[in-house]
Amino acid sequence: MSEYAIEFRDVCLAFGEQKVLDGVSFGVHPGETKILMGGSGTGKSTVLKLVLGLLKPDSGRIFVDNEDITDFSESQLTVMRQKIGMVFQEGALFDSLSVYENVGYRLFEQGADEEEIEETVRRMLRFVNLEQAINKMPSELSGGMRRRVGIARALVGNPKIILYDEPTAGLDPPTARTICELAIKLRDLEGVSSLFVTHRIQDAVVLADHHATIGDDGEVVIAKNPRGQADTSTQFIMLRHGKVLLEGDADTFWNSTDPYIRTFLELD
Ligand SMILES: Nc1ncnc2c1ncn2[C@@H]1O[C@H](COP(=O)(O)OP(=O)(O)OP(=O)(O)O)[C@@H](O)[C@H]1O
Repeated sequence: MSEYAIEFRDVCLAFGEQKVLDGVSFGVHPGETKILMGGSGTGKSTVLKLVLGLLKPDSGRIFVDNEDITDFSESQLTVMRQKIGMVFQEGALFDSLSVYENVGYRLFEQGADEEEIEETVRRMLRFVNLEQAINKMPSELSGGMRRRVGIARALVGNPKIILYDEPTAGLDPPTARTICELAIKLRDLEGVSSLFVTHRIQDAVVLADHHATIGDDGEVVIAKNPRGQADTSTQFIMLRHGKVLLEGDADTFWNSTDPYIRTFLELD
């Protein structure tokens, strides 16, 4: 049993001689967004692949939504993956399919009826503010719009867990911010648990410093937290040399005196 939505217990994984993860333990509480940082090649994507069961650890245990998935068979993993939405760097859309077909992909595969698919696709596209793009092809969309379509697709099936693999990479700051705001909405309004891999410290600031609520007129309000009150449902983890260098809330992260973390924060 695990009290976490995602938990790693003493996970080790090597590729040949290279130890990528060397006794990594951490947990993501239900409703929490854990920002996973670390230099290039420190194993961030590897962590996401382990959560999805695309890789197996050499030792240690991995729990997803209260289940020990470490020794799951392929068919058990297929069922488990339905609880997880995955948002990739480039949106990873199928170029030959329309936005409607991309977002509804899982439902078409499951043989859902057309009316249900359209209703769901429209609802997901409304969430990312792109209902008007439903009949467009990916080539007609900007980079930011493609990412948002990728998020809409990840939301089909109402996953309890969303994994973000550098969803803001290569985007201009305002567009990157809209992606972070979607992650905030999912965290605060839908109670989604997430691992959010990013290199961009700006993403971490936006996620930790803001929260989403529903305003008096039913509209979504994303507001800055009162000064000095970082959002406790945003936590950080920094990987280095196969180990967890730091795990904690935003204050622990910003106030760390570890020289590597300071360079990473580019504060000194
Ligand atoms: N299938 C594999 N076979 C061999 N080595 C691998 C494999 N997958 C990853 N690696 C190695 O493991 C290390 C960690 O890779 P990973 O992609 O998890 O890093 P990352 O932190 O996501 O990096 P980046 O920030 O550059 O995306 C790298 O040195 C990579 O070359």
